[in-house]
Amino acid sequence: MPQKAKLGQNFLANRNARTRIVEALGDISEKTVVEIGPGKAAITELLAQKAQRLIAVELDRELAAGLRHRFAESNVEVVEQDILTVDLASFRDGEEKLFVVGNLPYYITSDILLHMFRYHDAILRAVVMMQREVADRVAAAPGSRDYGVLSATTQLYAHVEKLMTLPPGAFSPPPQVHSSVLRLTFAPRFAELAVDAEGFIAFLRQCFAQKRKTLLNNLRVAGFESANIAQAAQVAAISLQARAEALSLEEMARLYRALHGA
Ligand SMILES: C[S@@+](CC[C@H](N)C(=O)[O-])C[C@H]1O[C@@H](n2cnc3c(N)ncnc32)[C@H](O)[C@@H]1O
Repeated sequence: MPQKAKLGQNFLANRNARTRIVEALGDISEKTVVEIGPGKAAITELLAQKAQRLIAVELDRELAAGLRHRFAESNVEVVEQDILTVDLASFRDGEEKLFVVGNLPYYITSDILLHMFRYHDAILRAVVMMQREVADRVAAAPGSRDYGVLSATTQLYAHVEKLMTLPPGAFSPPPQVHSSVLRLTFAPRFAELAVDAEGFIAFLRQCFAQKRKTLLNNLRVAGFESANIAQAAQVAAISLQARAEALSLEEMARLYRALHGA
């Protein structure tokens, strides 16, 4: 476990924000909700009142003990574990879809997003708070400065909405950054784009490897032959002088399929 000071413990003190986060999940009265990093129960308290079943995953031993005590004999199950090692699908009752919520520990935000994507089959919606700059990257549209591999990957798995931004003073102790809440509605696009998830995401990483470079350069560095790249770009109707950040997911998928002979 990282040292306590490093667990990203900035507790939400703004009551209105807690309510809005819980409401953004929609009707959870018959749902199983997984809360990531419940801490001192700022959001947990409201969730427990509204959800049918709440699984609260907290890594900090003292905080987990406090939560177990506070929510004894309730609909809340406290799981003392690193969220990145949790088998989210194990919380499902049959084929039900989970709702995920959390004021995330910011030091592992991207890892948590990727962990959720691994369990995309098991999740319907996630409402998560993160550092504003990271939220801006996740939600960025192609062609914008912030668009990168994290935006593209997230948008392959989910529809992203930015709901609100909070100043440092909304937390105790205040972090050094602003925070934003995103809602992710899971709707994977791989079938529609006619690509396989693993191969296509690996391809995106190659295309974005050096953001300042053109697609042609990044693909050459990744080991593709110039002639093959040129031919695929022609088939896919894409300029090789473009940078990856300028291309939509549809265009990226066309290029991927053309390069892989699909
Ligand atoms: C930003 S705080 C949010 C606390 C609370 N939900 C709130 O809004 O006040 C992040 C919480 O995540 C917990 N945490 C940190 N790393 C974790 C991990 N790897 N797995 C689960 N919980 C973690 C911290 O102990 C802390 O309680």
